[in-house]
This record gives sequence, structure tokens and C-alpha cells, in this order.
Amino acid sequence: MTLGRLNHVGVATPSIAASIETYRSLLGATAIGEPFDLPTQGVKVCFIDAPNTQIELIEPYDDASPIAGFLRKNPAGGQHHVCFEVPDIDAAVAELKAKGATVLGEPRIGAHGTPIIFLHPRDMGGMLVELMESPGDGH
Ligand SMILES: CC[C@H](C(=O)O)C(=O)SCCNC(=O)CCNC(=O)[C@H](O)C(C)(C)COP(=O)(O)OP(=O)(O)OC[C@H]1O[C@@H](n2cnc3c(N)ncnc32)[C@H](O)[C@@H]1OP(=O)(O)O
Ligand SMILES: [Co+2]
Repeated sequence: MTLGRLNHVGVATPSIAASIETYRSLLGATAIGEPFDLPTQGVKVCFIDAPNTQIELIEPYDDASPIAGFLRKNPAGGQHHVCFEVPDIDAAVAELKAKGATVLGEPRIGAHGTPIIFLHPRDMGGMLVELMESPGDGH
């Protein structure tokens, strides 16, 4: 497995609209994508571009959202996960499982339209790590 670029930092929020305003007013964010729903993953998503990576704002799509528990513990939201790119998600999953890591679920299509998986925080020193297969356009 080859660790690739940091594709995005996932930030959980109770309100994407409020977070957009914070990034715009405090940090001068200008490249703010249109929010969109990803019901298959239980979240609403909005990407804010930085020169070398993205902030992925995620808000629960419904009460069954995988981030609902996180927001109950952290009502104001906060850093939720980091996502690194890998060249081949299936090869990465096989290698990680062989190393005894807990891969959460099966590869499924994420917000960039390529397959993703998550490693359990206990395998990564308390940090939720997402791996995504590199998109063809490099972004
Ligand atoms: C996929 C679309 C988009 C994309 O980029 O394409 C996204 O990234 S959407 C992101 C939302 N989806 C996910 O997060 C899916 C993977 N996450 C999970 O399966 C769960 O959230 C899981 C298993 C990490 C935690 O589940 P849950 O919150 O229900 O369990 P617990 O509250 O019991 O937590 C267990 C243990 O993990 C710690 N924890 C939970 N969330 C995080 C986190 N974000 N970062 C670090 N640690 C986390 C929690 O504190 C518990 O620790 P413990 O020491 O056992 O108390
Ligand atoms: Co993500």
C-alpha cells in the first residue's frame, strides 16, 4: 500500500450553512462548493477548497447518520476524520486486513465518486482515517 496525498479533512458540523459562513468570514474561504446530499452515506456534504487539500464539511442527513453519535458527544462539531488517497482501494483493504487492522464495511462510493473505506480509530491512535481511491483528475 502506498500512502497518497491528504485529500480532505472531514469536519462534522450541526449546520453546513453556519460553517460555510465561519470559513468565509474568519478564514477568507472563497472556493466553496455547492452543498449536496449523500443519503447512501448518511451525510450532507460541502467541500471548501484550500490550495493543497479540501475541508469536507459533513452534516447528518438523518438520525441514522454515522456522525450523529459524534455530534451528540461534540455538539459544536469538530475534526471528524482525515482522508488519504491510495492507488488501489482493494489492494489497500487486503493489505490492511492482513495486518490485522479493522476496516469498517466494504469499499463504497464516497463523495468524490471513487471507492472509500474507513479504518477504526483504535488502529490509528484515536483518529478516524478514510482511504479513497485516487480520482482520475487528481482532485
Ligand atoms: C463517505 C462520504 C464522505 C467521503 O469523504 O466520501 C465521508 O467521509 S462521510 C463520513 C461519515 N462516515 C463515517 O464516519 C463512516 C465511518 N465511521 C463509523 O463507522 C463510525 O463513526 C465509527 C465506527 C468510527 C464510530 O461509531 P460510533 O460513533 O457509533 O461508535 P462509538 O461512539 O461507540 O465510538 C467508538 C469509539 O470510536 C471513537 N470515535 C468515534 N468517532 C470517532 C472519530 N470521528 N474520531 C476519533 N474517534 C472516534 C469513540 O470515541 C469511541 O472511542 P472509545 O475509546 O471506545 O470511547
Ligand atoms: Co470524508
